[in-house]
Amino acid sequence: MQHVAMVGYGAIGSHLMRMFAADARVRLDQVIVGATGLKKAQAALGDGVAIVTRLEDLPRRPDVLIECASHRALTEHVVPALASGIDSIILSIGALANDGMAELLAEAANAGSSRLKLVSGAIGAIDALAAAQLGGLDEVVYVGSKPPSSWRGSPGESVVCLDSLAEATTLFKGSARDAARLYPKNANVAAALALAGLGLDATQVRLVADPSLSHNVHSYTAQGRFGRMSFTIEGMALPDNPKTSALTACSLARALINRVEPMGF
Ligand SMILES: NC(=O)C1=CN([C@@H]2O[C@H](COP(=O)(O)OP(=O)(O)OC[C@H]3O[C@@H](n4cnc5c(N)ncnc54)[C@H](OP(=O)(O)O)[C@@H]3O)[C@@H](O)[C@H]2O)C=CC1
Ligand SMILES: O=C([O-])CC(=O)C(=O)O
Repeated sequence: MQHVAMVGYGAIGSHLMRMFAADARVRLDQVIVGATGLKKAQAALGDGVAIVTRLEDLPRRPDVLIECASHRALTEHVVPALASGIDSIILSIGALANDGMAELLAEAANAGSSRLKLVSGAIGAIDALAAAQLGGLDEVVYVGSKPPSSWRGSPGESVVCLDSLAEATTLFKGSARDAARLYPKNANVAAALALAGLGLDATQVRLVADPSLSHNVHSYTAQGRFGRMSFTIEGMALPDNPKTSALTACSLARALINRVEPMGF
């Protein structure tokens, strides 16, 4: 049994709460939310879960902190958690494209002798890509395609009219670094692939709005001295957030289970 503090109670957070409601391995018993989300979380979660807005207000020291909130949550909550010795697992990986963020996280982990884990989220085969990076990797090309509704609130809205899109249209083409900065809620996968493989500047990214899709499709190819690989996933979106694939929550759940199981993937 491990006690987990969770940052963010949105589409992924509420999904994880349901997943672990009756699981003896993981107790999600503390949640950090933004001030505006306090009432909603209190009404949904009841008395069994401590809900606070600051890390220092958590009533007990968690065994691990998980983040399913936003890029800014890393500076607000994950950096101080790591610095105080709490292992952390994050999903908002695109934040590492911001200047100095990776260094800040690493310094905090070193200062607290804690570990930061980046999980694969909505994508897969990151283990193969990270291994290929050691075996000679020359090119990584990622394409993230989602239905038009998944791009609402993003800069894609000024590229096309999402409501009347008739065919698949590229919203962004460029580096993983620029994708992660411009599309913080849609390009965490691009950043994860980049950090596992060729880096944020050399990883090529295309983001596409496609009215023919009902899933979020993530696809990439990689090649180099190690050989050649390709991976595609059609991920079902979470009902509360069309931008977010359900596998993302499962990836965080798997990372938590792996901390307590004697063996596993
Ligand atoms: N690595 C990957 O493959 C993927 C990563 N993600 C990322 O995971 C994160 C969560 O996704 P999802 O659940 O769908 O998003 P939602 O928008 O549904 O939920 C996020 C919740 O976190 C809250 N929140 C945001 N910032 C903070 C903060 N600083 N402190 C406390 N709470 C905060 C939000 O509150 P409020 O609305 O009040 O700000 C909201 O309730 C996002 O950053 C998303 O981009 C998502 C999919 C894939
Ligand atoms: O959940 C997804 O499909 C991917 C996503 O939003 C991201 O990469 O940020």
